[in-house]
Amino acid sequence: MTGPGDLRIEDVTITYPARKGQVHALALPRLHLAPGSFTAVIGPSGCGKSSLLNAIAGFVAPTSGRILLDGAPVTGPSARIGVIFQHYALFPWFTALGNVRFALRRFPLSRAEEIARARAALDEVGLGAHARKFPQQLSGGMRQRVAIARTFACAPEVLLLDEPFAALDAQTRRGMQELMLAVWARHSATVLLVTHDVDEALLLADRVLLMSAAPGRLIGEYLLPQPRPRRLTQDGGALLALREDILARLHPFSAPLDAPADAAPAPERSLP
Ligand SMILES: Nc1ncnc2c1ncn2[C@@H]1O[C@H](COP(=O)(O)OP(=O)(O)OP(=O)(O)O)[C@@H](O)[C@H]1O
Repeated sequence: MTGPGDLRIEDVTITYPARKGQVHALALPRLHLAPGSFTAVIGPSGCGKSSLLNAIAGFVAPTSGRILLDGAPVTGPSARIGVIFQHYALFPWFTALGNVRFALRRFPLSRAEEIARARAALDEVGLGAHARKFPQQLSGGMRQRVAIARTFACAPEVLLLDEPFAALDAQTRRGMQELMLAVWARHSATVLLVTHDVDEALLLADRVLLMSAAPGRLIGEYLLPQPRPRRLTQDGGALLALREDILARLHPFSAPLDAPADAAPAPERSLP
């Protein structure tokens, strides 16, 4: 299936210059994200997860290889690819509404259309009553909801989430995860989530990928057919067993389970 939101990574490496030589951050032979799929990536700190997201977003050019969105190479940032970071990066001098409107300026909308679309996006994340507040008047969870509204208002085909809820307390994070799923279900973007939180990956994604230490490459893949919303304790503890398996494989001293980087991708592993 191709487009909209069909993302392919082909032989991508990312190498940064360093004081002494180079840092080999990523080595990804092949990855396909099907339109409307929700994939989570977990890996040790420094394994290249953010580098992967930055390359897909067009912020960083791969050192080699290519990234294709609906068959066309990604050559720079575009409204078709939305990004939500841990830090909301809202403009403090704009209200919540102003922040969403600012993101919409790249589209040929009339002022009335822009305001209507921004308001609808804020309503969708439950912030309609707070549209006139400035970021410093909002809680961390509310700011992240503005960031979600701002991103979905632009109707991206691909949504990249880089630890989006890591700065939030556990209770707020759970609410935000549910909100994210609800909004995503209505917009059906292709999602790639980077997280350190194995539980978050298991609750949200329909596929979880494990990355090795840098240069990051795929060392495992789990398919999650369970309907959402999920609880880790459902299905007789299958998700909990999966969590143990993932944590064991992420352990720095566990043996690599995959094929070499230049061979075919690791076989898919489904839940029993
Ligand atoms: N702009 C840069 N210049 C030089 N080295 C970089 C740059 N960005 C990342 N790196 C290095 O590349 C490697 C991968 O970094 P990256 O941020 O992609 O990893 P990560 O898996 O997202 O890490 P974390 O989980 O800690 O956020 C690290 O060794 C990092 O120091």
